[in-house]
Amino acid sequence: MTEQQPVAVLGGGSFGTAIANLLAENGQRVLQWMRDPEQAEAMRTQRENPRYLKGVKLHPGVEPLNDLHATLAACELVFVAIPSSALRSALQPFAADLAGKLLISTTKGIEANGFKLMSQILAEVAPQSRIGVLSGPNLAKEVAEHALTATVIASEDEELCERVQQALHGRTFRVYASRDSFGVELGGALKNVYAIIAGMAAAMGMGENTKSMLITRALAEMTRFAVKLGANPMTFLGLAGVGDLIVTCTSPKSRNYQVGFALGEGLSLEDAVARLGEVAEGVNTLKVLKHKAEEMQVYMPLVAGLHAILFEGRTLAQVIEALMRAEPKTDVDFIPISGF
Ligand SMILES: NC(=O)C1=CN([C@@H]2O[C@H](COP(=O)(O)OP(=O)(O)OC[C@H]3O[C@@H](n4cnc5c(N)ncnc54)[C@H](OP(=O)(O)O)[C@@H]3O)[C@@H](O)[C@H]2O)C=CC1
Ligand SMILES: O=C(CO)COP(=O)(O)O
Repeated sequence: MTEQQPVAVLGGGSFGTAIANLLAENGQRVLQWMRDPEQAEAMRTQRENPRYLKGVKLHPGVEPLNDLHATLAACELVFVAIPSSALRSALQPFAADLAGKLLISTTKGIEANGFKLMSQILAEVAPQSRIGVLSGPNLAKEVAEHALTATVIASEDEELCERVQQALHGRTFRVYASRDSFGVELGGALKNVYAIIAGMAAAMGMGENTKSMLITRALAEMTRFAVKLGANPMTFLGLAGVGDLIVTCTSPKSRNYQVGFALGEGLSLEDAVARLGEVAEGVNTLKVLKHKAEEMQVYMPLVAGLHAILFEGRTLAQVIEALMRAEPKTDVDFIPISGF
């Protein structure tokens, strides 16, 4: 009998480790690549990820490595969990090794230069590869602790979706398929911005009505933007849209929410990010999104308001006043008002 090919996970952070464990629990041998040899050694000997996922045992089927060339040579199915700011520079030198692979991006961010999503960067770096996007309400710690969880694998490549479902679908993790990879990927990136706002609102002790208004208007805003870029609005009613928006805007386990909470407590952005010590993609996404919304002339008052507070010297009180006093609008964009 031939030995089963291992699966690769690129990234030594909390989500990479949670995905590596899930794959191993499903019987796969997993090569988890990380750039730091000391971290790989610590994980090999301690059998946990002490920096990013403390208290969660690393499955015996996960091999932490720091040789990316060897990792890619051994695997065809490759999950990518590297922050958006580093994904291109980390993988570009290994472009030749990525040819022919099935690359699954789990990274929820946008590259500033040209407003590129991670799957688009992967396609540029490795045009000979097959690409999918994994996104949904998937807090790493909860995935790792086996909270019942669902996610979406999105790609026009049906066989790739099936491969990912086979590899990841299990007792505590359901994997749904979608063909709208653009909408799924945009949903995962955009919701991080609103999680920062939700964290601020929580720190300021705002009411439940306010939290609900924020989440619902966030969904309206992100859907409006995505549709202008060509995504299917229905995708935003799914796990990678409203599902991920809810979890990230309501959970103190979300890093973006934590940054917002720290801001609401009065910390500067710099201090809030430093206190977190992990990636909060929403901060970069906010800058990129504000610029793109202006360029495309999409009305995004929450994005504009958060940007004004963080980067334009406006106070929270000024922004809240402006948002609440803005001219009345219709509720759901896609229902014509004359239809009532
Ligand atoms: N955590 C979560 O709940 C979820 C996260 N995601 C997404 O997954 C992505 C990764 O997040 P997550 O694992 O949580 O991040 P973490 O902050 O937990 O870890 C980041 C990891 O990326 C590594 N890294 C940073 N820069 C580079 C680089 N230049 N080359 C190689 N590796 C690098 C870090 O290594 P080092 O320690 O050496 O700096 C670290 O291992 C994000 O885009 C996030 O949105 C998606 C779903 C859930
Ligand atoms: O994307 C996530 C949950 O689905 C994780 O969100 P944070 O990056 O804010 O922790």
